[in-house]
Amino acid sequence: MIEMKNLYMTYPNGVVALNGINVTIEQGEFVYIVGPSGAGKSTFTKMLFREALPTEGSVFVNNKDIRKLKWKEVPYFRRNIGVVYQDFRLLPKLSVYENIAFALEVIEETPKNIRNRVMSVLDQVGLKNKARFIPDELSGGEQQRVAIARAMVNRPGLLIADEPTGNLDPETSWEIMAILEEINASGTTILMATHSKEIVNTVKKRVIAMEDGMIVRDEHRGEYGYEA
Ligand SMILES: Nc1ncnc2c1ncn2[C@@H]1O[C@H](COP(=O)(O)OP(=O)(O)OP(=O)(O)O)[C@@H](O)[C@H]1O
Repeated sequence: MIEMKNLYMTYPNGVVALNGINVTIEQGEFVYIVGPSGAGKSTFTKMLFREALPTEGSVFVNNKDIRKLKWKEVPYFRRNIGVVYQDFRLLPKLSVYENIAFALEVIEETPKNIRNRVMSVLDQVGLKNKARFIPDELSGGEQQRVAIARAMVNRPGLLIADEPTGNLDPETSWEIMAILEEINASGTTILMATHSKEIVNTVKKRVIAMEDGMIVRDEHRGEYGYEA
């Protein structure tokens, strides 16, 4: 469960990115965050995995107050949150397998568990046969699937996707959406910041619309509502 109360966030350069956010997101929801460029969507998501701290107000993720997390608690806390980005952010010199295993190895899993978990998430995203490839040898859609597999390998309760289809053609974008829906169907909360009017208006979900750091609309099975 995610809860933001009277949340404000000002960057060191004085830009007010979040300007009084109040919202609750239940476990298992699929939520789109929409809004014009600069509205605060990425900053909103950054609050949830302590990539940035609020200036004022509170953020609770699974009843944990992120402001009260001690430094040494942050890595453990982040294991329950997967993040994928528009630009995939895979390690270019590592194979698909290694990119995903890396996320597990840092938490000292056994070799057998690592192999089982990596192959199982690769199977989930339909890329078992490309485990030995390096990112450059994959299409954009395949790279995004690897990034999703990496984000899911620790079985997080929350997956944050910041414009996951931003670099992909429409057909590939639908494939990524199908994977995200499947992940959501297994109980993972999904928060997806997007500029895709077509996706939001086709795959109907809760829509949180932001403008100038504020939530201006929050609708169940909502519309995109902006000119794309
Ligand atoms: N690291 C930073 N330092 C200073 N200002 C920032 C930083 N990151 C974002 N901002 C500013 O904060 C505001 C909100 O940015 P944010 O990236 O959250 O918006 P967004 O809705 O995700 O935009 P986009 O759709 O373009 O990704 C913008 O005015 C942006 O310029």
